[in-house]
Amino acid sequence: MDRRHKPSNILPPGEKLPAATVDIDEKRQTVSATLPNGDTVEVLLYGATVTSWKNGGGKTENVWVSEKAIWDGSKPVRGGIPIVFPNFGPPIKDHATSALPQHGFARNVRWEFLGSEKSESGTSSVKLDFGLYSSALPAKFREAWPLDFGLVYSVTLSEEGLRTIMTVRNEGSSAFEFQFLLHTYLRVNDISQTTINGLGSETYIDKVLNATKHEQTTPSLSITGEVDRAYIGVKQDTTSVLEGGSPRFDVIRDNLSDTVVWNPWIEKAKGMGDFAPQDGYKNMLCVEVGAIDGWQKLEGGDAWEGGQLIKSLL
Ligand SMILES: O=P(O)(O)OC[C@H]1O[C@@H](O)[C@H](O)[C@@H](O)[C@@H]1O
Repeated sequence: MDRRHKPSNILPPGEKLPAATVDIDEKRQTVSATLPNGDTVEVLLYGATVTSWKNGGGKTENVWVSEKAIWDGSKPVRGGIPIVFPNFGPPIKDHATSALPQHGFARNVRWEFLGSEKSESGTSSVKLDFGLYSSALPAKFREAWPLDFGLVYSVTLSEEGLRTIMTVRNEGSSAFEFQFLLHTYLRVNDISQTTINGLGSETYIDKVLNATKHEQTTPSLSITGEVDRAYIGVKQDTTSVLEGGSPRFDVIRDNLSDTVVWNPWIEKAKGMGDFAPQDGYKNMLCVEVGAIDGWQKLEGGDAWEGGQLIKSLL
């Protein structure tokens, strides 16, 4: 049989697509997956933090992780994709989350690996599921937020990209409120050549300018200094990151309406003990999809889902 013209997803009878592999590293406390084409993802159980995602057959790293990131769970990982839940930013007064730390507790606790699912038809993909339940929370967080919840976080690696989806379930009988965000540190070659499309004409809260409200007047955003903006109710689902004018990433929101753009730049980077190298701000850009405008209200017994698909365009 002449196989030269065979579409990649149609196999002769009896022939199976090579499967993805999943490895659990007890020592490093990580779960990693590798596709037959060599693309990989690694998730640290602490925080269910994606700490590496490589495409191009495993050659192109897409997330930035600080050389001084703390991996033992005593501090959230500086880099990768930390999960922000159930509050974004510093806790506010007079709210059920007011005794929680900045960005909540999900990035500070060990998650359980629930298992994996591999697709062996069509193009190959692998889904890793992680769970966090109120009953397993350390006492300090359980006391600060004594609500019954279950979180399932699915990290799916495919040839299309990396999909990270959260399901929040209210296991109690009365409603609770939460915010959620994926604090993705994208790796870029040179921040001075990096631009962001998809946020033109959108309204943002500028934390660098005393949390004042502004509208982005240009279609494209360049990063030339510290940036810490929360774009609220973004119309377009895709935020694109370009390098030297060429597409580098598409970040596609799923049931999330907000996006934070963050780069600490020189002084703020120096002020973070776990940020290294000091000029690492030149190689990272946080594009953080989330639901952070006000609160998501979830009735007892109900579930909510939201997340992102990131495509690496190299
Ligand atoms: O140092 P942390 O807690 O990881 O937060 C990093 C940044 O996270 C961003 O999401 C916030 O908008 C910034 O204000 C904050 O500085």
